[in-house]
Amino acid sequence: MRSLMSCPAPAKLNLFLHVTGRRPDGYHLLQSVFQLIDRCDTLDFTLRGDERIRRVTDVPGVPEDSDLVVRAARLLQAEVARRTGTPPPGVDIALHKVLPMGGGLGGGSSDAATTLLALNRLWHGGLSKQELMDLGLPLGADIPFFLFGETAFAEGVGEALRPVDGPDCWYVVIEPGVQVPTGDIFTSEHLTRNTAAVIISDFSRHFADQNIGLRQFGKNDLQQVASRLFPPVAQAVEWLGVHGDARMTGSGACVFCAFHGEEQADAVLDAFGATAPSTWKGWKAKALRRHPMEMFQSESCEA
Ligand SMILES: C[C@](O)(CO)[C@H](O)COP(=O)(O)OP(=O)(O)OC[C@H]1O[C@@H](n2ccc(N)nc2=O)[C@H](O)[C@@H]1O
Ligand SMILES: Nc1ncnc2c1ncn2[C@@H]1O[C@H](COP(=O)(O)OP(=O)(O)OP(=O)(O)O)[C@@H](O)[C@H]1O
Repeated sequence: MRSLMSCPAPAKLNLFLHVTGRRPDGYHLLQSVFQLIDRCDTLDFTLRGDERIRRVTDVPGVPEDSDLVVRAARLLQAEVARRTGTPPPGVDIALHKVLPMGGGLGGGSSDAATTLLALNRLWHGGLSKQELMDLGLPLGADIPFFLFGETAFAEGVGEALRPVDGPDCWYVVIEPGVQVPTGDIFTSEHLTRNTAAVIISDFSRHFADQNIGLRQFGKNDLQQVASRLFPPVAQAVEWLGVHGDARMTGSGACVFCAFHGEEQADAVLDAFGATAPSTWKGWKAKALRRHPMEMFQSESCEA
């Protein structure tokens, strides 16, 4: 009855992020391109003999019952029970965090998406990708993207997704030692909410233009507000901006810059080790075209 499955939960970068409006319920209408990268949390799932869902690792600052992983598992368990008439077995979930919280890398949402994918399989739940996306959206705006599983042009609150090609490159990412609460950025009086809408081919044409290299498309409308509230974000953009076109991801705090090769990223990290503040972390990651769980059924989860 017991079964161990080990699964990755990758981070995302928002290559640009435009706020184009606001819904009556206060949520913001966005346009963004989500890019998966190969830096991941890891989750281990072990079926239990009873029906309890437990997180068996300590995650500082996140009580077990409010963890998106536990909430996603309980939602799916109830849905599978509703469909089959029998609740599936409980599960112990060991969550190994690598991705910083409040970093704009979507770590919590990615953990929840990986949980939905893994348990849908372990429980033979039979939910389609779209059904999992609908189940996950109320838990976190980025969950549908991680289930979608490939570079995406996103609209709505991030749930209207279309595949798009992103640049094939390496990224250097800086964690500037602060956590940014997403809600604080969206509620700021200084946030502009009227960026003109772009179309998907504007983005595609930008990266097809050989003269542009890795210069970024558009802007991140949340960056100015986050920089104002959390000065280390602005300092990290300035530090990394010496090496390329640096920008914040999501609602912050992390800042990234694209490079053609791994060697260039390594050279920037050497400079980082020598001159960046000791409270910051810096690392490299490769752009992923597809989610590592896409091959999930056969390869990237060891059942
Ligand atoms: C900005 C992004 O990082 C882009 O990837 C995400 O959309 C944020 O996703 P997230 O951290 O999962 O955010 P959620 O937990 O869904 O929302 C946190 C809070 O941010 C605000 N929020 C979030 C997303 C959105 N499109 N409009 C909003 O106004 C809401 O006040 C919400 O209560
Ligand atoms: N499994 C989890 N991992 C991380 N954070 C979680 C988790 N479950 C709940 N949370 C809560 O969600 C908050 C946001 O965490 P997350 O790592 O998703 O931030 P983020 O990278 O800024 O996300 P986004 O890019 O979507 O804004 C955390 O501060 C924490 O309170």
